[in-house]
Amino acid sequence: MADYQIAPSILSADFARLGEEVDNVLAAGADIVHFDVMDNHYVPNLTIGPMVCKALRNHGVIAPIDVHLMVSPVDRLIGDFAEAGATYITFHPDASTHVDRSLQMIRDAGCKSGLVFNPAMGLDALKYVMDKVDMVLLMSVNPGFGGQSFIPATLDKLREARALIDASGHDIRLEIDGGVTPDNIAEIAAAGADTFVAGSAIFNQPDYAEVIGRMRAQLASI
Ligand SMILES: O=C(CO)[C@@H](O)[C@H](O)COP(=O)(O)O
Ligand SMILES: [Fe+2]
Repeated sequence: MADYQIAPSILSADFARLGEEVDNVLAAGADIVHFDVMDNHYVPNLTIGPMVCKALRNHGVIAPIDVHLMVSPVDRLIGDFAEAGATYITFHPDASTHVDRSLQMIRDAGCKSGLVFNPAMGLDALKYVMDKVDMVLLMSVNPGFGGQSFIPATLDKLREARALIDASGHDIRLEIDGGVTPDNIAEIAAAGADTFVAGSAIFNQPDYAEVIGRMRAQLASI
């Protein structure tokens, strides 16, 4: 079986109890903490920044933190998130003036780098930087909010991204973000994803271990 990883999006967690929520979801079997950063400019919502990432590290979180930047400009925040303990820093290529430079800045800061593609955006920006990315993240909803429905056309894009990654020979994770549930996760994995962000599907349930267990059972059935 592929090395599948489940990345709960803390956007849907109870922010008043964030440390406890992250502890609970990791204890329930999650692999990575997905950390959505929104700036009310690139996307029409406003969330959390480096101080909250640092607070989670200080709280004792040792799992990888996957920082999904939905901000423009990008570069100003890279050093702050690296210092705050980010593991991955991913950004939208259309939010950065110099994509190659932003990717290099992330690696130079000691983090893993990634590019994020909105639903209507093609994968062209990947072609010349395959050696500089550790993660490709496909949005399967329009960015800005949790709780939206998975856009089915993303399945074809996953297959396209999987083919590009495999042909590149580089070690690149393929992450999917938006509308992932136990009911569609197997189809999404079959299309090529290996890392699954899920916010509302996990945090809106009373028993995180139960829903993560159902996701893993679906993944094991492929
Ligand atoms: O980046 C985003 C939204 O912009 C996501 O990470 C969402 O937080 C996913 O939420 P669900 O669709 O799983 O509820
Ligand atoms: Fe996200």
